[in-house]
Amino acid sequence: MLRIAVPNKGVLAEAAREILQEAGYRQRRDSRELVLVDPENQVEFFYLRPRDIAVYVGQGTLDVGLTGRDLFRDAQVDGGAEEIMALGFGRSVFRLAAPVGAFSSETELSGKRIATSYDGLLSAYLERTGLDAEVVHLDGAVESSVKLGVADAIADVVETGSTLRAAGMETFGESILDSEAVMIARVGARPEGLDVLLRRLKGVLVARRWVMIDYDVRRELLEQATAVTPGLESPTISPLRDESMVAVRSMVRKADANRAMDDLYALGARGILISAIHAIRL
Ligand SMILES: Nc1ncnc2c1ncn2[C@@H]1O[C@H](COP(=O)(O)OP(=O)(O)OP(=O)(O)O)[C@@H](O)[C@H]1O
Ligand SMILES: O=P(O)(O)OC[C@H]1O[C@H](OP(=O)(O)OP(=O)(O)O)[C@H](O)[C@@H]1O
Ligand SMILES: [Mg+2]
Repeated sequence: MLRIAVPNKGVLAEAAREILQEAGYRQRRDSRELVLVDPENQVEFFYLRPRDIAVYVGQGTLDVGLTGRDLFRDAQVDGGAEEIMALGFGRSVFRLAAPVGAFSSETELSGKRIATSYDGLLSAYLERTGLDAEVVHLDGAVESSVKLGVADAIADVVETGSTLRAAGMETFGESILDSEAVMIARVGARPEGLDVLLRRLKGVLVARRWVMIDYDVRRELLEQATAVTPGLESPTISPLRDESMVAVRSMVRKADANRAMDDLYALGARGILISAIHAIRL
């Protein structure tokens, strides 16, 4: 049975639950449940703190885990676990920040104190850049640390930037790490059931990003029309009773769907229909 670590709380927990449910797995009903067995799919879910998931997978206690790339790298279990799939949600950027106007470049940080909950990430960055600054570990709410005098700058996760703005702070210097939710696994390990899990997750990701488009178009415009909707592999062309026309069915990126509809309409296509894809295996 494949043993999968998933976030028990925090911003990743609900999105993790959704993607696994869409992929056809059972998920717990009660947030106090710590383990859930899904016998039909031969998997077992362990609900753990997202920060700890890299440790369990890195030590080989659990086969795979869903966590944030930043939390995974911060745990520094690089030899034990590796990222095997990016999941496209829980996006954030790990950045330096300080009160507005205090710093304009990371080079000014020498000899300064930087507060963070991600010591591993920050230390690796300081080492990489050769900056000689002191790391101050805090558990959270690091935005308050400068005002309260325990640090000169912070390094934290930024999503919308509203927490920083509210604290009168701004980012400076280059971004340290672009993060999103990822699947991690023990280095080189391919336990039974992992391929199916990854194929299902990939199916959900594609189904979220793509929609199906159907339309009718005059035969002589088919080349131009299918250039607008080339699909993932090759569009389906079906004959219509009116032999001068054909029906086309193809996948398009959700983000491009309305532009494709406009272009097809301008070309003379009609009956242009978009429908959602619920699941897909490529
Ligand atoms: N707006 C956000 N705030 C915090 N984390 C975010 C945000 N958007 C995405 N994330 C990601 O979520 C993960 C952090 O999750 P979470 O906040 O549950 O952990 P934590 O901060 O260590 O725990 P806690 O907040 O309970 O102390 C990271 O991978 C982070 O990049
Ligand atoms: O850019 P924003 O959209 O404002 O989001 C970023 C904020 O969210 C996180 O805090 P979290 O809620 O996890 O609390 P914590 O700092 O106590 O972990 C993070 O530490 C920032 O404070
Ligand atoms: Mg947090």
